[in-house]
Amino acid sequence: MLEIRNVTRRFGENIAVNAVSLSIPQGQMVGIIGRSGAGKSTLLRMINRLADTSEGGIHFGDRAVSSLRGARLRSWQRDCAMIFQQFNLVPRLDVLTNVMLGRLNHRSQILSLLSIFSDEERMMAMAALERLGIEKTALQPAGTLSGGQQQRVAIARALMQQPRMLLADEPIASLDPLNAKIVMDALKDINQRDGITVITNLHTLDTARTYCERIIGMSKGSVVFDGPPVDLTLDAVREIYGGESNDIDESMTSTSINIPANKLASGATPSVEPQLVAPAGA
Ligand SMILES: Nc1ncnc2c1ncn2[C@@H]1O[C@H](COP(=O)(O)OP(=O)(O)OP(=O)(O)O)[C@@H](O)[C@H]1O
Repeated sequence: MLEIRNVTRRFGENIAVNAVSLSIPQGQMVGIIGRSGAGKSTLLRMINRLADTSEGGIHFGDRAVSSLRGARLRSWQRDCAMIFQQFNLVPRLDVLTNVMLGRLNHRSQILSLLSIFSDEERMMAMAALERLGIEKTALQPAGTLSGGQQQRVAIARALMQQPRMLLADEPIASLDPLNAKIVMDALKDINQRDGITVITNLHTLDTARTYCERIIGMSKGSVVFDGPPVDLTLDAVREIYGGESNDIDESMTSTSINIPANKLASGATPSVEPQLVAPAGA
């Protein structure tokens, strides 16, 4: 269980995250939505300690995440993998090496410095690439891959950490709808098959509805919605996105990920375009 207790993060006078408390059980798939600047990235970055809290605490089991230092902090960051909108690969290195870099925190510093990987690590990396359907790219420089392929390499690298939790900061914001679907399907598969908690920031409401069992809506640093997609009513959407007007609708926060059947990999099913659910009587 991840426990975020009354966490605030300030940048000077600006409050990026304001007294947020959340309990996230192991194995949940959580989508965080909200306008640009709502505090979504800052919240994720505090969970894996790329940013520090100003007040409050973050706990995972008996670990006080927000005050870890040294080896214990590195151990936490291994358990808590993160992927980013811009993939953060090393473009001139081949895909296989990029994936094996996910093992760095598992190995001695000297082996890491010399970039010596064992046969077992190579096999593990190939298995991760196969799982993501991109094993044929293993020897290509990562920078030559498409955005969707690069994000899958980043996910394979995260899997090499054997994490308990996967944080994804707008993982599909730079991708076309087909690649967005492939990446979201991969995150869902990792969540369901491996029991890894996935917490992902998303700009697209329909993606959050389709893939996440729990949606957290943030506005101006605070959590203003926390519940299952079915509870995300028109009023809740307006509160999250700040709509006093009546012209907020799902299309404003949507890049449709309906994919023609002939473009889907075998076995995949097109996602259903979800409808905004208005509360009874609204
Ligand atoms: N390193 C920083 N220094 C100063 N201010 C920051 C820093 N990081 C974030 N902020 C500010 O904190 C607030 C929240 O930013 P954050 O990036 O967390 O929002 P977000 O919801 O993830 O937005 P987006 O969807 O555009 O990424 C913003 O006002 C932002 O300008």
